Amino acid sequence: MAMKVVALAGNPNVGKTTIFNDLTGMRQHVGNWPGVTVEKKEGVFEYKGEKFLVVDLPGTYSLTAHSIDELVARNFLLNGNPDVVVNVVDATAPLRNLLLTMEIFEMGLKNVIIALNKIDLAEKKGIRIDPVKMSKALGVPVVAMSAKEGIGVKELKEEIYEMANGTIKTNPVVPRYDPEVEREIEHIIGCLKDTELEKRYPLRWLAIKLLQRDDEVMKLVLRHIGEENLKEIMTHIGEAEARYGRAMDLIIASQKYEFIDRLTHEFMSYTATGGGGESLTDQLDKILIHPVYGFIALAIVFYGVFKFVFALGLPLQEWLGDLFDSFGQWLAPHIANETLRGLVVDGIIGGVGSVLSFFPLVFLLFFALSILEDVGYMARVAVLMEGIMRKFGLPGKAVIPLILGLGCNVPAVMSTRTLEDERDRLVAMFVNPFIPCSARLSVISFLAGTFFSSNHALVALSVYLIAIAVALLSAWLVSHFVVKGEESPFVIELPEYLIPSWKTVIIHSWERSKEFVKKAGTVILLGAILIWYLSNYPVPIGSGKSYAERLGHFFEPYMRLMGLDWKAAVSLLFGIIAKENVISTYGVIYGTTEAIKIAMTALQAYVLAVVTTLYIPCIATIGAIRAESNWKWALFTTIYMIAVASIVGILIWHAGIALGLS
Ligand SMILES: Nc1nc2c(ncn2[C@@H]2O[C@H](COP(=O)(O)OP(=O)(O)OP(=O)(O)O)[C@@H](O)[C@H]2O)c(=O)[nH]1
Ligand SMILES: [Mg+2]
Repeated sequence: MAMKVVALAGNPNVGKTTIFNDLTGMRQHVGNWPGVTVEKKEGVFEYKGEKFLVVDLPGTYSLTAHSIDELVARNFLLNGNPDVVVNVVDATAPLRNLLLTMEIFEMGLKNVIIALNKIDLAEKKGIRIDPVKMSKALGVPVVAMSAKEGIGVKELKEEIYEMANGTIKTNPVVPRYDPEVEREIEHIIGCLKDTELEKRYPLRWLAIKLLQRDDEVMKLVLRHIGEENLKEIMTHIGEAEARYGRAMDLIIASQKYEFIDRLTHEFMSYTATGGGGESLTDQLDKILIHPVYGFIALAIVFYGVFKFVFALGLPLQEWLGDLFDSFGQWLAPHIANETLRGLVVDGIIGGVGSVLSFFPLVFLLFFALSILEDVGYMARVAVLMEGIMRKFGLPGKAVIPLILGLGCNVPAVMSTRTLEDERDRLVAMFVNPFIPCSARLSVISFLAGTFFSSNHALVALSVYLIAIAVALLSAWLVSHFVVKGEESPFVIELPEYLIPSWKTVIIHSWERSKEFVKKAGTVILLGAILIWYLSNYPVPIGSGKSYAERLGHFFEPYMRLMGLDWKAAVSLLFGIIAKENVISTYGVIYGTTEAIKIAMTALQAYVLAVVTTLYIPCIATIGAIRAESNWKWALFTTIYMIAVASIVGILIWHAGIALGLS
């Protein structure tokens, strides 16, 4: 028997993924800022012997065609034929949430259950909602939940089960507008009647979307009724707008809001505890999004993050590195075949080991970022950065993908989907690979730790600052000269501050840093073997005739411009596969990575750190950019980065020499 399909829809940050996890027992990523889920995710649960497929849709405020995640959600609701739609409503902000509910009702969906979530928080804020009255007012079942504590999950399953089996009758309320608007809707419905459209879509919904000049719906209608008729409809709308003196879109939005406002009076009230007195969130925000103190706090927070990651991570990293070295030394005598011994000990254990030893650093970075996210701080960072980011042609929200890029650029590039504007997306995607990911953290911290023992955190921080400066400058260049366009409006919602759930934070950091280990087992393993091969054939490295050396020497004249040698050329070449390879390549060339000390000066190491950071996105990131945009954009990003890295590398080298640093 086919599984029944349950769609989870709702505003961003209302707890959809938490409910998804509660239902399916899965561990999808939950985060305390809007836009965490950008693709739909699927999972299965069983109740009373029946199986249900749950689809976690991206959070959206409405179902317009403004951004990809809204379209993903809308298309699924329209064409995915879900058996049940669970509309998650945040009990702390029912007015805003019900806007989406009304759109869902207007789409003609009948099998809707409202999951009224975060009732624990609502109570604290003094908002009281009567689920029974709410259900009566809306015409669909309402389940009160506190998903984080698992409250209401069983009830929700029961309702889903009943609804999927057709034992619940619903009668969703739909907003009514002013007579003039209603006449307009009637007129359009008249024009669309007796077409193929009538069989497939609710005409009232199409009419409202046409009134709002929704691009996708206009295209859809055009295909069915032809240009002539659509034009007639649009002119009619234009006349109505002229009479009103306002755009239909705004009229509909405000009337819908009034309708909801009246509706909520039937089931919502405020208790004495709420209203009066400032909440902790408001008090904290006075400082954290303050135009001056906010930035001081930001600097302190991120300095703290780095300090924490390095102070705790470096000793662990050293220890793990030693462990791999000892393992290699212990293993060597047990392998008789010389070639095999070289491959296993130097190639695999040396290469993969030196990368894996960075796992503690990566995990700790993700751990710190997860905490900031769950506390609700990331959304504040977006607000703070709005002004600055705008100067560089990006919306404040684009700072979130940039911060995610500190972990890994691949999910970061994907998270640009939360930006409504296509142009913003392209720019945000383009600058993302400049942000040093955890792979580059391993290279930067290795070089900083090896060559600048006393002030390694500061040196590492300076590489990050250079990278960020280059990213912002590039954003400015691209948004002014390559993808010009209008500014998009700033919308972000500030969630309440929350004490993070440690379980979530740890699971989440593990899920993310797991990718790093996986990469070590796949791409980097292959990379290490390739490197080992190129360095040992046709003759071992050192003779000047190995493939690696030949490649390196070919690029050497170019590397000399920035004070680097052929070894750096080989490392950087292998680093394209994965940036961690830059260090492991040295490991293969010298047997141990520590030997790098005698081969380089501190200035050269610094140049190498910067160039590694800037020179090219790794293969996985190039792939992500291509998938999210197109080949041309991925290629442009790559070429641009190579050029910038060369320029910056040359500048630093010559500046260093001029300062007498070499
Ligand atoms: N107090 C409280 N917090 C909750 C509850 N349910 C979820 N949260 C928190 O709300 C935040 C957002 O939860 P998510 O499940 O990621 O929300 P989402 O709707 O999937 O968000 P997007 O994917 O961004 O659209 C997290 O910090 C959760 O821990 C609840 O019932 N009570
Ligand atoms: Mg989610």
